[in-house]
Amino acid sequence: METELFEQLEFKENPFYERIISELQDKQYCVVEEFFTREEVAELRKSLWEKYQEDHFKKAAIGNKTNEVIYKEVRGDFIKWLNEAEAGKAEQLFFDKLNALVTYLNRTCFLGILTKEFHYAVYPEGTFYKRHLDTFQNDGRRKLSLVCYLNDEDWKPENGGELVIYTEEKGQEVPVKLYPFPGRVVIFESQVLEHEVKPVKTERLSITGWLKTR
Ligand SMILES: O=C(O)CCC(=O)C(=O)O
Ligand SMILES: [Fe+2]
Repeated sequence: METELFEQLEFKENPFYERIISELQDKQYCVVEEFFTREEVAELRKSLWEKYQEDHFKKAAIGNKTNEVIYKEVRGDFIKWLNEAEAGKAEQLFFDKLNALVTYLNRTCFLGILTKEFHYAVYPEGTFYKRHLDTFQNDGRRKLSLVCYLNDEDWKPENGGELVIYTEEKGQEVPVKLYPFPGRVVIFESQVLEHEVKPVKTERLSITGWLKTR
């Protein structure tokens, strides 16, 4: 009891996280510019390329882990799952920022996020990910999807690969187009919003993952 009160007194409202929470509540998605700094993106990109060159990536599949199918006509990316326990410097920095957000979400929104899963993703030229809902992976525990873009600093909209989120307003579908600018993080409700990755014209790099309840 005493500890709980102490924790409440210690709690400081954080405007950065509060904006994320209120946007998620209002429209089920939120775009955070510069969630990662240029330097952090550069570290993560370097680590991604090292692993990619060492051939650690595999063709992304559809379905849950025991029932994986690879459909090239649905998604064309290559992925590598991140293991927090074996994280290098770059991945540790990624998890530190992410865990701070999760702690805040759990304290303020009672979301009950207990687990997470994240992977690096490389979309080679010409690939895409057709419209889908992230819970089609047979995992109803996925609450929030997060996509963190690791593209080069000179990444341009002509490079394609925009994320389109299909929102709804007054019963009408409203597609929202979001470019994968480096450092940008897009967060959305996994069970609600369908989305797709448009065809990529220049290799597209990201970390994608899910915050999950039990
Ligand atoms: O990379 C993105 O923008 C979205 C990726 C995605 O939808 C997924 O991996 O489920
Ligand atoms: Fe998705």
